[in-house]
Amino acid sequence: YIWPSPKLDALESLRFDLDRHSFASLLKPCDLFISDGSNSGRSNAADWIRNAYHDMATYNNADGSGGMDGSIRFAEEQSRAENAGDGFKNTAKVLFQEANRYISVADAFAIGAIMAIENCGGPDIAFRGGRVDAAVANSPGVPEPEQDLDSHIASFARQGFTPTEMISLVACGHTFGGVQRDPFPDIVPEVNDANNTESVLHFDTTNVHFDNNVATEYISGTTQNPLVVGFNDTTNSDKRIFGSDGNVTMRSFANDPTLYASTCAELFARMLDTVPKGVQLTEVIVPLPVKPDGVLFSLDGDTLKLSGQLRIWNTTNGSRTVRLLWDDRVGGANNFTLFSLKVNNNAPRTPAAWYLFAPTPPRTSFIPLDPVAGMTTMRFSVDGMLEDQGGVGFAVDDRVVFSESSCRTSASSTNLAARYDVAPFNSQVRNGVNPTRVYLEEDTFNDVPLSVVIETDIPPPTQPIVPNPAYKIWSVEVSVNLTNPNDIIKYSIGAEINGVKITDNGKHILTDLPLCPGVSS
Ligand code: HEM
Repeated sequence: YIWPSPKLDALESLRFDLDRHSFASLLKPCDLFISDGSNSGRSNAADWIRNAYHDMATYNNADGSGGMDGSIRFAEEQSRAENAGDGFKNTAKVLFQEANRYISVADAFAIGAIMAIENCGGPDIAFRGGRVDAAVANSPGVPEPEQDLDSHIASFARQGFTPTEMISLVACGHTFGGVQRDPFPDIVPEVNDANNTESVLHFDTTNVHFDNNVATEYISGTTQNPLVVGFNDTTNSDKRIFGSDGNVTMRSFANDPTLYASTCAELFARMLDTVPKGVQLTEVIVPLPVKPDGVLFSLDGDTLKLSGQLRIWNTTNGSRTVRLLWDDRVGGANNFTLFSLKVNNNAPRTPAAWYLFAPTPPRTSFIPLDPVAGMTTMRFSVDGMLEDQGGVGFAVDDRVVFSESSCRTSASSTNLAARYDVAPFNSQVRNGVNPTRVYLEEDTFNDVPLSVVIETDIPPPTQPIVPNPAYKIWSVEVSVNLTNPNDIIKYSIGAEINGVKITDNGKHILTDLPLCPGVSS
């Protein structure tokens, strides 16, 4: 795809920039559970994979209802016997924080499952974005271990999978985790093990690692899988499912780890792409080779500051000469050599080198621009090679920017108050149309919960402050009573120009603003 595309940019980053998103650290090491324990017998990785399957398993291919739509986040679904255990609540707590206007909860659930599989020994899984979050719970439909084989075949058929695919998908999921005593006391006895405090009987001996041991141990007769050799045969659903084709599929997996991995990669992708009728998923998202990130303008009096970073994918070489070349509004061609910031190893997957929009050495963390000239399009030169997305360049928008004259009007840390100054451009100086609306945007969740953007209009000032010929300043006062002291209040800048909404996608954090003159701390 062509940058910028805020939704694809955000999905691509969450999917690939492992070192930038704290949730990925919850998989390092793979036996980590929540954030601090590795002696519970449980793992975040297993929870996130089961979470995705249970979100999808409500799908009904007769009418296209259910599927991956984040509905497993609702207490109504979590309280059903088919969703026993606290794994879904645990998963939502972590992955919810990655959701926003561009990333649905369901997309975050899908990415969480992919991260878990890929980072814990599994194959690459194709990811498409664009899942849409349900506003209400789906009908029940997740298979349960005490159901008979015919019910399971019917259940997987409703979800869109053949009997052979059923065997495969269960074998692919049950390479991770196991069955816990607490929600399944009829399947699991107390294990009395200090390294397994939640009494989990695991599906295979490598329960935090993707591999075909679930099949080799089953075929060799050494399996301890509690759904195969459980003392209560009624709940031995894996035994009935794995054996339902005379062990043909399980034997092929035991004999061929590559076949197992490629089958799982295909079925996991299909599972995650099972979405309600009418939902249009994006193309498979692959990493952009050269990608600007966090590109933001702000106005500081007479200077238009540009901040941001550039990511060069699939390299451990952080010492290339990277220059930003840009076109401005007055016909100028400009360039600036970027500062080599770091190489992220993104372990265990593809590394990337990052360059900061700053001088070397970084005396500032921005590139100063003339506000009248501004910037329209970026290109990059990497060791002399032009990177311009096949000629179109990387378009930027400097028409409405944050002004650094913004400040806090109260020093209180609970009764927050600030004046946000926003600078729309002056169309008399720069050819173009004036914004008809300027507003602050707050990304949040409503009571459902669904992601919403709350807009706070900024009224046009009667006498706008004019810091330079190119921009005027509009101001708005906001005040927030913090009920949770850990909440971070932040806004982006939005505007409507010619009927089209634009956003700076900035995160202008209220408590980061300086105190206004005359306000004492
Ligand atoms: C007939 C179909 C299935 C049945 C009856 C079944 C049943 C179960 C049960 C009873 C547990 C124990 C849950 C717990 O104690 O927290 C479990 C765990 C798990 N299931 Fe399944 N499952 C089925 C299919 C699948 C599929 C298709 C996947 C994924 C593709 C999957 C992934 C998992 C994972 C990763 C766990 C481990 C969770 C953890 O350790 O926290 N299951 N399953």
